[in-house]
Parts: sequence; structure tokens; C-alpha cells
Amino acid sequence: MQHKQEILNNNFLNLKQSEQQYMKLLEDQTELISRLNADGSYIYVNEPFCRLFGVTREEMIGKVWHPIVWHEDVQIINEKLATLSRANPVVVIENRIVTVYGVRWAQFTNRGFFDRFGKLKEIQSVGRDINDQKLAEIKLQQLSSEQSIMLNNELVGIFKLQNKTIVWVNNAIPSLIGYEKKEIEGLGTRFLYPDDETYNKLGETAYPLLAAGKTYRSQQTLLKKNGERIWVDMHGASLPGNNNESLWIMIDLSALKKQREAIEAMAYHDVLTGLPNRLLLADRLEQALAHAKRNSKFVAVCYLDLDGFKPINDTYGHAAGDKLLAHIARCMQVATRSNDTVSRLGGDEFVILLTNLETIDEYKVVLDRVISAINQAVPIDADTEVFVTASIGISIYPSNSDNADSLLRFADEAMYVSKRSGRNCISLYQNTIN
Ligand SMILES: Nc1nc2c(ncn2[C@@H]2O[C@H](COP(=O)(O)OP(=O)(O)OP(=O)(O)O)[C@@H](O)[C@H]2O)c(=O)[nH]1
Repeated sequence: MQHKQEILNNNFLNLKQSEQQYMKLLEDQTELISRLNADGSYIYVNEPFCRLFGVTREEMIGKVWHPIVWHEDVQIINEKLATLSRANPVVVIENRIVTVYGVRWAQFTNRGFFDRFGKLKEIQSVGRDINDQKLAEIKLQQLSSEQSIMLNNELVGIFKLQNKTIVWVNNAIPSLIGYEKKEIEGLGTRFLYPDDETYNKLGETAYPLLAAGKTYRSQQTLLKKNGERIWVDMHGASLPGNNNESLWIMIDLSALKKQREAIEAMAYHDVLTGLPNRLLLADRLEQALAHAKRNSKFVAVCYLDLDGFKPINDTYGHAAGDKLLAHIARCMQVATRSNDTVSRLGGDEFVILLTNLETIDEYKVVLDRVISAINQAVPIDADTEVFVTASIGISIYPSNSDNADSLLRFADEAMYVSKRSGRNCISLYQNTIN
């Protein structure tokens, strides 16, 4: 009898000892270990739990868990704990907790224990601080959704290529080039360019830069599905990794380009006749002189002033005068060659630039055609035709000067010689340079 009691005592002592060891084990963990009743009140919390929340064990036992949790997360925790069942005894919940160090992210593995009827009896919870990891994850998610918004914008077209093959395009591409995503993903990029030369040249310039870790930028013409050409500002960069992947970002410049061309046309052309104005003439003259110098050619600057234009204006009105000026402008363009420039300086004054002349006299042939075109009768209304002539002065590069301003001035002076000589004639500037 006494022996049996001894065995029982020993067993009890062993059990006690084992429980103490188990409790010691729980206290030594860095994890937040707790046991809760089915109603969420604590049965047990370990030492790290008390330290993190700045409470004593006595304060926590019997209390529900809500106060240690960030208020916004209480509902989601309740919902998840409600899914605990014998079939689903473990739920892992990531939520924010209110600690002595402030609000931090933690992950709790909650295991439910059930009676034989499947009713929840107790929850054992093991939590760990995942604040740094979670914040990094949130930051990454933010970055990734920001990137996704940027990539999938409707304004800037983006191609992702691998070995010059399209592997992905963003939402802006269909409206930019008229192809649907699925039509072009998997294709090489050659079809985007108007010709082999443009395609090859871009590749030869861009890919060595990308291989050197640099970016590529240029303005390019692309072909839309309907054959229309568009201008894009293109930016290329390789993507990290060794997959030969690159990202190509492009903005449609066509509208801007057209606007700029219209502004330039306005700035460099005469509104009434559409001819180049004085500014563009000056530019063309400089170019013509540079070309003539390199190729030992002649350039003729022909200054024309209509004779008797004022009386037409006075007799038939300004609109009739305008009509005549526009008509004469067209005739002069028809009478000259494509590399010559017919310009209007203002009023009834024009300058024709004859370039790339092989001989000093070559201007005569062209001017003969111009003069006979000017001398034609011009109908200004149903019953009226008018006639005008022109007084013309000519200066020649290189005989008279190699300077653009001087050549223009000399041609103007020669034109006045024609006026003084009775009009309707051509005068060649007489002074030659030394
Ligand atoms: N219709 C029209 N007339 C203009 C325009 N610009 C200038 N004029 C007129 O053109 C005339 C030019 O004057 P002139 O060159 O002296 O006239 P002209 O009768 O040809 O005189 P000459 O050159 O001496 O033969 C002036 O009456 C200006 O008012 C224009 O854009 N349209």
C-alpha cells in the first residue's frame, strides 16, 4: 500500500517537473505564446508577450485580446478565427499589434482545440514580430502597383522586347500604332519601321549603348497598321538580368511635329503667295553659296520688281492686286527648277535664287522662261485681263561677291538700273570683286 502511494507521489512529482520544464520552455521563447478561451480571454501569456505589450501576466489573464490589436484589424481577426474548426484547426493571421514600441506587424499561428462535439474549447497562439518584413512587403506592393499604373497608362506607349521580339506591350500601344496587343506580341519589331535602313540604323546605334548599360533616345518614324507614319520620341533601356530584355518607351510627337511645321511654315513663308519669305531666302542663299563653294558652281541672285503694279491696285482694287501677285508667284515657280528658290520679299518684290549653275550665263535660260510667264495676260475677273512686266537685277556668285548680304544688295542695285533704263529689262551687276 505504502509502495503504491510512493509510486503515485513519484509520478505526480515527475508530472510537475515536466510541466515546469514545459513552462520554462515557453518562457524562453522569443515568440509570443498565449492560450485563450473560446471567448478570446487569456488563460496564459508568456514572458516575451508581457514584455512586448508592457503588461503583467496577472493583468492579462481573463482579459480578451482586442486591446493588444490595432483597432482596424479586430474585425478581420474575428472573421478568421471564426473559420477555426476540427477540419481547419489552424489559421495564420497577419495583423498589427499595439506594443510598447508602437504599432507593429505580427504573424500569429492560431491552433484551435475542440471538444468531442466539435465545439471550440481553447486557442493556442504563437506570434512573431514580422514588422520589417511586412513593411518591406507593403512598400514592394506599393511600388509594384505604382509601376503597374505607370506601365499601363494610356498616354505613353511601352514595348518590352526580348532579343528584338515583342514580349509585352502596354495599353497605350494599340491607340499609338493601331495594332491590338495579341496581334503583335511574339513578333519581331521590323514591321514597326518604314524601311530596312531605318530599322538597321536604329539597332546598330541603340543596342551597343544598351549593352554598355546606357540608355538610347531618339526621334523615329514608325508605321501604323493603316500605313500612316507617326513620329515618336523613343527611349530604350535594358532590363536587369541576362535575358536580353529591354524596355522601349515612346511618346507620339506627330501632332506636335505638325504644329511645329505649321509654325515654321508661317515664319518662313509669305502668307499671300505661299512663297519662301526673306528669312527662308537668306537661309537658302547661305546653303546655296556653301554648296557652290564646295562644287565650284555659280549662283545667280535675281531681284525682280514688277513694273506698273500700283496702277493695277489703284484701278482694280487691292484684292485684284493680290490675285495678280499670287498668279505671278505660281508662274515663276513653274518656270524655275526644283532646286531654285522663288521668294517674295514684300509688295511686288521677288527674289529668285538660281543654284548649282555650271556656267555664268546659265541664268539667262531660266529668266527667259520667268519673264515670258510674267508677261502673260492675267485675268483678274470675268471681263478684265491685266499685263505687267518686271525690272530685274542680277548678281552672281562668285563674280560679284561670295557674301550673301552683298549679293542681295548688288542684285537690288542692278534692279534699279533696269528701272532707270526704262523697265522691263535685265541688268547684271557690273562691279566685280577684286
Ligand atoms: N495688292 C497688294 N498690293 C500691295 C501689297 N504689298 C504692297 N502693295 C502695293 O504695291 C505697290 C508697290 O509699289 P510700287 O512698286 O512703287 O508700284 P509700281 O507701280 O510697280 O512702281 P514701279 O516699281 O516704279 O514700276 C504699292 O501700291 C503697295 O501699296 C500686297 O500684299 N497686295
